[in-house]
Amino acid sequence: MSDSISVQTSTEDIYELHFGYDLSAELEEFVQHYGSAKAFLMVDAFVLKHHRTHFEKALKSHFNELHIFEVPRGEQAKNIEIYKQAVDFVLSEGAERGTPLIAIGGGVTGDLSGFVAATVLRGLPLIHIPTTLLAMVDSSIGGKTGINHHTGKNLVGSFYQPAAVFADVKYLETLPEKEWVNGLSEVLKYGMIHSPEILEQVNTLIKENTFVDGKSWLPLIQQSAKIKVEIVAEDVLEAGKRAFLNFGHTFAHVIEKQGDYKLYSHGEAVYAGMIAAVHASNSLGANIDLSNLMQFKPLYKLNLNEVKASPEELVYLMKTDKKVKDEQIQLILLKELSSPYVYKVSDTAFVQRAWEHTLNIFT
Ligand SMILES: O=C(O)C(=O)C[C@@H](O)[C@H](O)[C@H](O)COP(=O)(O)O
Repeated sequence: MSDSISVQTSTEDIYELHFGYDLSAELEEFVQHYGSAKAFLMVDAFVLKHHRTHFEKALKSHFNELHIFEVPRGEQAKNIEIYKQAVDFVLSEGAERGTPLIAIGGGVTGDLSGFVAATVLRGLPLIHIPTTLLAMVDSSIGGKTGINHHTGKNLVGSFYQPAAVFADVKYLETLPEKEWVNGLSEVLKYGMIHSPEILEQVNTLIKENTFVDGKSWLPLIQQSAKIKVEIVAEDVLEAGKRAFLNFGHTFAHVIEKQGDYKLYSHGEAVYAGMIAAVHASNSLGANIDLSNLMQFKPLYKLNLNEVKASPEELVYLMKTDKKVKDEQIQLILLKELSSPYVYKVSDTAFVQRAWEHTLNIFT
């Protein structure tokens, strides 16, 4: 006979997402939770150049010391070497367990900083200040942190929830068009898997103002974030429905890797990946009109020539995906718009055809 002890753990930490234009006052108030000695800031290089005075205004009044680590631009920065540099920086500048780490930037900065916060001293308080559309609607929410490995995207990481998220659309004023389009894919994803009316709303916004006015995107940003929050709250560690957020991503991660994380942005790859996923869904009996996505193609300056692999090889590469189970690829597909499901692939022929179709569209 053996005794047992139950250990109840909870990863469902509660934190607030704040949305608005110029959240300096809210941020200043929130950081009063922490000691005033110091804070670490991991800041995207472009954001540091253009917005330093904006975020320092809110933080300098509370913290005696701000230690800033500049995160190089681009997905390539999400690697073990930059991670090591950031850890060295934070530890050598005297981080304590209560010292907050504030991530200011897009998805790359957030994922990398989140992983540093999760691992240094087994956890520093993490505050996200997403500065891109993608980070506001997706990567700053839900606690996925990590870096890329040469075998595949986001393969080293952890779930680590932030203490708060401040999505301040003032940062969008300097967002380059390519970055808007990068984030748009995740917004379109919510339209495909959850709320088809989003596709129409994006269309209207694009016609009215092509990526200039962050304020007018605020309702759509909040709506998108709300969908993510709803899904993540039910399945924090991706044991079930959270995987729906990976719609298009099993294809996308392969595209990004084939482009060495520099030729194709995450959003471009997700856009192509969603088209492949719709094709695959239709092969299995759905009847989804591809124009739901294709109507946005003129925004994507995407050429997949550099993927340089056959559909068969691309299917093989999908096997490094984190959703692979018993060596079988699991795809997120759609029965119809807003009706996603997980499909375990046994015969890969239809996945190859989805790749063929997608490569043809983008060459
Ligand atoms: O938060 C999630 O869960 C997602 O899958 C959201 C994705 O849009 C996001 O790109 C995520 O980082 C991908 O995660 P991964 O587990 O496929 O690496």
